[in-house]
Amino acid sequence: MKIFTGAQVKELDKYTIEHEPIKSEDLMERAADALTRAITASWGTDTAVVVFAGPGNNGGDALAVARMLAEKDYRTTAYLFNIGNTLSEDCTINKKRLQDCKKLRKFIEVTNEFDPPRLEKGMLVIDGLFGSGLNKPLAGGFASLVKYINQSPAQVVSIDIPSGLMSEDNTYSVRANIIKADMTLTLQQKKLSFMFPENQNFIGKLQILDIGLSKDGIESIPATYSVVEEKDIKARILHRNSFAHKGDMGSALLIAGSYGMAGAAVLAAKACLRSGTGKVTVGTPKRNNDILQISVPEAIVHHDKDDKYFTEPIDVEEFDALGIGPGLGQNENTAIALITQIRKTQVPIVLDADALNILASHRAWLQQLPKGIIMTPHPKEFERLAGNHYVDSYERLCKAQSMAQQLHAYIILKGHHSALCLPDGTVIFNSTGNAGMATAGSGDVLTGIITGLLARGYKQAEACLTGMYLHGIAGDIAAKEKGMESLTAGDLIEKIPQAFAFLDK
Ligand SMILES: NC(=O)C1=CN([C@@H]2O[C@H](COP(=O)(O)OP(=O)(O)OC[C@H]3O[C@@H](n4cnc5c(N)ncnc54)[C@H](OP(=O)(O)O)[C@@H]3O)[C@@H](O)[C@H]2O)[C@H](O)CC1
Ligand SMILES: [K+]
Repeated sequence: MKIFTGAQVKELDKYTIEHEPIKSEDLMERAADALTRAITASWGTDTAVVVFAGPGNNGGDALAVARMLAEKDYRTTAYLFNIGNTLSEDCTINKKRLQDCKKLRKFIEVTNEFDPPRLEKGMLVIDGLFGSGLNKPLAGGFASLVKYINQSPAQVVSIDIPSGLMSEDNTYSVRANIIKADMTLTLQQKKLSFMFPENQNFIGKLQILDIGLSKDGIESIPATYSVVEEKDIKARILHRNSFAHKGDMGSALLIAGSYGMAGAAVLAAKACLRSGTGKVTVGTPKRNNDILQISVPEAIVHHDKDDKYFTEPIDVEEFDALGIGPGLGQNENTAIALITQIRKTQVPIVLDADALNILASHRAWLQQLPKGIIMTPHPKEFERLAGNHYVDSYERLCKAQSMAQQLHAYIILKGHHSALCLPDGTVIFNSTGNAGMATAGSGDVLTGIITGLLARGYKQAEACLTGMYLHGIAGDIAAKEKGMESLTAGDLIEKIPQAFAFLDK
């Protein structure tokens, strides 16, 4: 599913109006109808409703919803904020329609002084102040109104976007001046800012309402951001030839684990084996040999001459993919071995965990990375790698996007919605997974899966996307059985087969 920017939403609106064709006011009526249906599905007619409408089309939607709710016998009061006499055309049309509505309790147009109504428990506030047209942080009277609504005990439904929240960049938004909605009814598609963890408590429960914007328009307008869907992954799954033997299924090399961190190597190796690859070899220090041999008997162990660390680059001729980093440690000899290993590796590479931390302390090496390299940092690892601290997820994502372009790399910024930044500057968000997966070793499992998929024959973009998605589905299946609280990385590995089976359906 594409995520359009505020400007692109306008373009899509225009496209729909011209090509369907439909009058702009009728499109607003269609949106209001969908909004009203969603509201009436959750709140009964005994609910007193207070609608706050802004001067633009978000306000127009709100006024149309006020009329529809009043017609359905909800006790509805509406406030329209028309401070600068700048109502949009469709907002003006809906103001007139609302004024003609006999069943509305009260309509107040605020042009100067505003005497706020009492907002009590059990009441419902419809927030239609600003939507995708917000162009600067809220201040003055609007900021005070937002604070007033937020501190009230009433429930709040935001139309399209909680007022005060920008569709994309909230770096300069004042967080106290953003509506904290209980429910956001967003039109047609998610907004980019909805993907970031710090915005979740503004959005509340999210519902996406289909308002029938042009399918051709959606198809033809290119989007930088999108959310991956089940059908995209299903179409990418490689199927086994019935005559396959292990030699055809690829051979993966994982370099992982230092002394005391053998678990990272075990988890990555197990996940790699579960991802369909024919053969897995684990490069690990001598002391980890027995642990690996016993816990992952299916894997071949290539032990380093060093007892505790990875110090000797491995010949990669016989391998189809390399995953390196989980539990590696950041010893200086390991750092030298890492960059030598990267330089001599011709097959696709996944860098994770300590491999990324090592690069963060040798940032000049970033320029030596081969094109097409995959990196899977969590936010802190990414910040170390980029050598900067970011104010919010949007700023961090922008940096990851530009780094992916600059290095021709695939960067998976891990998080609630992991974001795959591709070398062409586009970003694809994952849509599976849950908070239970924020647990030690979860990242090692992802590295194992992606390395396995690469060895199995998936191209980089496909391996990253399928890997993120599978990892999330495995987590969702595990959480259903064991609950999020007790989920461990080992549980994820156990559920990879079911995740594949789900995608095979
Ligand atoms: N395709 C769809 O999804 C549809 C969406 N609809 C609804 O339309 C809004 C977007 O409407 P738009 O008119 O573009 O924008 P807004 O209503 O959000 O706001 C524009 C007005 O707000 C003023 N503004 C902007 N920022 C501020 C601020 N910080 N403080 C005060 N005022 C502000 C702006 O004034 P300017 O002079 O600054 O331009 C405008 O007056 C979308 O969210 C949906 O709800 C359609 O109804 C159906 C199709
Ligand atoms: K709003």
